[in-house]
Amino acid sequence: MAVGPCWVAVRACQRVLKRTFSLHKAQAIKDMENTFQLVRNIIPPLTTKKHKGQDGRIGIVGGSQEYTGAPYFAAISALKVGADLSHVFCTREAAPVIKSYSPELIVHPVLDSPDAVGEVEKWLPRLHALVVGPGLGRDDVLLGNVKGILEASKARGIPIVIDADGLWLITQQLTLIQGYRKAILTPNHVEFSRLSEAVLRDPVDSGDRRGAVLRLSQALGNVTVVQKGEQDVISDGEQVLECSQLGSNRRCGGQGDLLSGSLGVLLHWALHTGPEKTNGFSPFLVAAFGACALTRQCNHQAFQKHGRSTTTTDMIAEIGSAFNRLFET
Ligand SMILES: NC(=O)C1=CN([C@@H]2O[C@H](COP(=O)(O)OP(=O)(O)OC[C@H]3O[C@@H](n4cnc5c(N)ncnc54)[C@H](O)[C@@H]3O)[C@@H](O)[C@H]2O)[C@@H](O)CC1
Ligand SMILES: Nc1ncnc2c1ncn2[C@@H]1O[C@H](COP(=O)(O)OP(=O)(O)OP(=O)(O)O)[C@@H](O)[C@H]1O
Ligand SMILES: [Mg+2]
Repeated sequence: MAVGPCWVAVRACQRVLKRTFSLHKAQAIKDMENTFQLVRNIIPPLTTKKHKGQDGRIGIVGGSQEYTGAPYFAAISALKVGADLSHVFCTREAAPVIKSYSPELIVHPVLDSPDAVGEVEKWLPRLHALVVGPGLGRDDVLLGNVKGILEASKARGIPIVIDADGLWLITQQLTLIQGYRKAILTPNHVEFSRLSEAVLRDPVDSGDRRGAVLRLSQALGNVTVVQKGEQDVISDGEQVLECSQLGSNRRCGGQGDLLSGSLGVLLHWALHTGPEKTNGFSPFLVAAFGACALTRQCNHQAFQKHGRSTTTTDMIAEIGSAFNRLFET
């Protein structure tokens, strides 16, 4: 069959597009490999010279009448990634429930006490990083207390991961986080849209996820943003990274809590090791990439074993081997 000039031109275009696409894909894979090496560089060695606490004392702020699972998932994930101590600051009612899930967690029933800010502030000098929001709920009194805790933590320069209802709080009061570069925000699809619309006063351009995350980070004064989804998109307002580590199609609740708890530890490690270990690359991006890759790998491994019945508890059981597979070489 004769092939017309128009069809030849279409074919040529297709070849160029295919090559460009392959180049982009190859570049994305190369970026992922390089970033994996940076994550490996921040992992502290296990030696006989260390004392308890040195590899991370992480605080989770969350746990309320409705939600006890989320803060537990975040806190136990921090321990399983390699933190030495994991604290949960929750409401009085939630505390015995969370304690009963695990004897490994230190649980403070203070979040709804009259001096909640003072009670948490006492512990801040001993904490390396805070994760604010898993299972916090949206009660105004609790959110008011958490506002005070955020302010006290910022005054001390503590690195903060903000997730779930912590994102709800900052969406209502953007000045709480504006310009605080030691924060990482981990919104899911809906949390991202809410936050982005509040900050940029425009609907999100869903066709350009990288641009949307970059713009949000820039508008917040270079606070690092991790938009979770089919690919996780991460930006510090200067660079954009993507994590497309193979996970699965199982989307049970709690996977984001595993991510935010893991991120608390990795963030402490990344900041502690110093810029020479991350080749001058943002420690916030390295930590965020590490937590995303780890969560997705846990999801992949758990799904191989449990299929549709996979739950976050199954994923948490995979943290040790997923971590070894990705980062211990
Ligand atoms: N076992 C537990 O205690 C759990 C408690 N959780 C807590 O539940 C509270 C509310 O969190 P939510 O995440 O439900 O937040 P929201 O209450 O803002 O709800 C977000 C909604 O968006 C939906 N959604 C998520 N991703 C989407 C996507 N890609 N496209 C369209 N819709 C999407 C979800 O199904 C959810 O209904 C938080 O405190 C959170 O930490 C969750 O972490 C899940 C586990
Ligand atoms: N469509 C998807 N394909 C693959 N992985 C995904 C997909 N959506 C989310 N993930 C992964 O699942 C993890 C949690 O993201 P998710 O959007 O479920 O968070 P979340 O809604 O905050 O979870 P949680 O139920 O803990 O609140 C992230 O590591 C993300 O990469
Ligand atoms: Mg969540």
